[in-house]
Amino acid sequence: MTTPAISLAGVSRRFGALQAVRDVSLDVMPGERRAVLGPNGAGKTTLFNTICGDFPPTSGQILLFGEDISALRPHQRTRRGIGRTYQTSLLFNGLSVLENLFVAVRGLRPGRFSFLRPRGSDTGMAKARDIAERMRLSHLLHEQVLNLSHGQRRQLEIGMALAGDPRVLMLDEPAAGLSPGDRPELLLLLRELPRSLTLILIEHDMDIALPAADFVTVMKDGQVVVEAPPDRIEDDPVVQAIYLGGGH
Ligand SMILES: Nc1ncnc2c1ncn2[C@@H]1O[C@H](COP(=O)(O)OP(=O)(O)OP(=O)(O)O)[C@@H](O)[C@H]1O
Repeated sequence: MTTPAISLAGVSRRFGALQAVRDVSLDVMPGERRAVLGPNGAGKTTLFNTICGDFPPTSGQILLFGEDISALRPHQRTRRGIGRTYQTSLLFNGLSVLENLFVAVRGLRPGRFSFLRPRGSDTGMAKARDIAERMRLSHLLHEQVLNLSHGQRRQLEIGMALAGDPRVLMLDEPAAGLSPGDRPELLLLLRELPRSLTLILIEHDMDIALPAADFVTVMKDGQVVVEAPPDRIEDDPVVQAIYLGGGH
């Protein structure tokens, strides 16, 4: 039997009296694209954070390719192959697209960057260019990040997360705030990610989440309420009650 890329068993997370995630068990197989949907406050980001280590679970177990990572700190999980983006941007506005990716490839902090003189022949630079191409940003290599559109920033953020060669990539609302024109580009980019990568994405926008996903987990009140393939989500009565019943 194939070992899941991510396996959660009875994962819960409390914030004081608030049970933000309760008893979630799920397996995400290697190469799978899993979308996590749910109304505001359902516990999606908290579940993400239990996997990435920002808020370890208060109970339950998290396995990464069979290894128990429940008690590891975020940087230890990153080293073992979990990459993520955040809802808020972590880009360096004063640097170019290529420089941002180079910093991420080298795992550097921005302050140290000025002491490095990246050369065209540098292998880190070659990797940064390659990621830019995969993120459909090759035409903007030397553009400062502050001049990028919101959608282009999102593409770059995904590229930054890929720079550490993650085995599991976790994207937190990649389509949030994107213009309608930027969405097809994001979807294309997600669909072109290699199957060697396992993808877990939180996404409110079903037009992005459903075509990008192999399987969908719907959360409400900290719990998993539906697990189904994307073509069964929109007609699911529980999903309809959540999204059409004013819960979103
Ligand atoms: N650091 C924290 N301290 C206290 N409560 C928190 C914290 N983070 C999240 N919560 C609470 O946990 C619950 C779940 O929040 P979470 O952000 O995980 O939901 P979500 O499904 O990601 O929502 P959204 O779609 O709005 O991002 C909410 O009631 C939220 O207020």
